[in-house]
Amino acid sequence: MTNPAFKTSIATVSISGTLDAKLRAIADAGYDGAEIFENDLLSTHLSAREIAAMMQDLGLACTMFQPFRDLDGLPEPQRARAFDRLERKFDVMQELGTDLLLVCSSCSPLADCDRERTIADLTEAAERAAARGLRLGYEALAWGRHVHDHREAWGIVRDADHPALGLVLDSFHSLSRKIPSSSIGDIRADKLFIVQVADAPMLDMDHLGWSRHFRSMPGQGDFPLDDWAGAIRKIGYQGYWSLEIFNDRFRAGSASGVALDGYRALRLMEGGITRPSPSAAALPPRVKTSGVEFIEFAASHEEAENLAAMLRPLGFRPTARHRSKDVTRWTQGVEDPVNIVINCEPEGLAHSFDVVHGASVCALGLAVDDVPGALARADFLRVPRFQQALAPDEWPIPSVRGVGGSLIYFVDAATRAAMWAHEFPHALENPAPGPRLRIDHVAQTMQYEEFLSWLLFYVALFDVEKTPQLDIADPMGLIQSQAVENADRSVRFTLNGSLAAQSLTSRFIQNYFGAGVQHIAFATDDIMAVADAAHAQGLPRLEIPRNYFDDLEARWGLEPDLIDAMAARDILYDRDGEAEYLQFYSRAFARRVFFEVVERRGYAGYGAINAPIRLAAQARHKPDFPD
Ligand SMILES: O=C(O)c1ccc(O)c(O)c1
Ligand SMILES: [Mg+2]
Repeated sequence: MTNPAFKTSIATVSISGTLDAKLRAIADAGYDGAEIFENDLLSTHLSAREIAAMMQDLGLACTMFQPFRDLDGLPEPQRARAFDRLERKFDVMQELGTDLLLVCSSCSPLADCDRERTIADLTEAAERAAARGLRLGYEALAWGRHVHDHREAWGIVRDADHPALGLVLDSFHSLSRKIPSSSIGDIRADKLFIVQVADAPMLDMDHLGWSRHFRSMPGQGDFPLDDWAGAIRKIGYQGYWSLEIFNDRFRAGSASGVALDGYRALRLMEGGITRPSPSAAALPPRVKTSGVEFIEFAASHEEAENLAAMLRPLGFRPTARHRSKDVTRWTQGVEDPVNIVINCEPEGLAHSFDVVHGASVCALGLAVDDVPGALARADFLRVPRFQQALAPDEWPIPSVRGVGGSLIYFVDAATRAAMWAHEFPHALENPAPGPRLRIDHVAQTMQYEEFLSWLLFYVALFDVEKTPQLDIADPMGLIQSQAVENADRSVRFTLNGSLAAQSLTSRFIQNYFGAGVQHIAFATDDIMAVADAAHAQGLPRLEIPRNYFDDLEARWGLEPDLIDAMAARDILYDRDGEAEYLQFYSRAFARRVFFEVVERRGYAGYGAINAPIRLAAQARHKPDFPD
């Protein structure tokens, strides 16, 4: 899938493990090349020649050796020592088989701030490199002592005017300093030796700490990378796009997982992260979704009965049975109903899921307009497809692996009615009357370390946007939360990750043995009626303390009758301008999955302000909670 116009590379510092494991993971993920980070070389038993041989076997170009620090502006004798050290690194590069060395702008307190000195030193270094057939790329570190802006670094490279001296652009250094990407237009493409790519969250902190700990993959952070990459393309740059991600979270993860995420992120950036790039037309587009067509639970018969006891009070009925399998279609509403599928098959993926996790969501079906296009996008991003043997005459619904090994089915939006009729021909009960529900959002819980990976999965595969990241207080720790949503908000996922071992999120992961769906929210236009009907039919509700409602009354000046009506039904409330949000929760099913019902009156969020109240209420049901 190599695109000659978009060559991919990654710095070995970006991923965990030993150098040989890193290189294998980088090659497996599909990159064209890798930058060798000096520390990885220093800490391996492999010689530079052995690394070169290994990279050649793996089909990886060695795109750069880096970094070389504190070269320019030094007084003697430090200057002579720096140039000796440089020659030694040239030896290493020749063995490694790369001709490019990254030279960082100096951070040395000894360095002279004289621009002419910098130019003279870099010119001499370039002359020495050229004598050995090598090149130097000069990079302005955001915390460089005198040079910390790519415009300044470019001016130095341009004026030095040596063929072996070029520029390295690193999105982190430029975008963390908010340097306008239009300034890249002044740079000559033949002088831009390599570009390094990283995203990051917008933080208000020192550049060094921000860069070393918070860099992330394109699409995971907040940097305007489309503008930056667009400006680089516009000058005619033809070289490598090389990820350089310093991040402790990634270094704690698996080498292959992080390498693959990086590859996906570069592919995402190639096509445009928030708007299509000029190359996007030639690439499989992001998958357009038009709704959550079904949610599939894996369950034993006994668990299925417990689940049924929660679904019935919400107005769901088992309306049809699968043509050949022990699978039931539960629906709510008549026209275009909400679909929940309960799979009790004694074999196959659903069964394995039930064995590992207990009754839980094993698959989601998303309605998409273009199923072959969706599969092409998944292949392009190297998202693994899942295939299970089809029974004769079974309707094929292609799927890929999602969070926690669950599946995402691509349901053809045009033929979904025919699909249901074909797959579930045996009618059971009639649908129940009552207020209609829709699927509002699906909340997935995961380890903190996996959070950014799944965020990237959604934004790269689907035509969705991410909301700002929130930190939510749990009685036992902090939870990170972020949503991805399609344009008409017919598909919304909320992702939650926790660092604290005892938070509800972490307990979910422990009880469940992995990441998965923690709750499903349904939307209604009449939450009071849904709450009353659910209560009358025995839905166990999450109880909310009276103090909460007293505070609501004080905060928003709501009518006492409304407050009482909400309190009687355990309905939480939020407001954003004129927009209002009402929400209530069920108790957890099998101590894992719970349901939420929401009424949105023009409100776009998820009631984050109420999450600590909800989490505390849930924590009270934990056997050893001191309350
Ligand atoms: O943090 C650093 O030291 C460092 C080193 C090399 C780079 O290319 C860079 O962007 C940062
Ligand atoms: Mg860099």
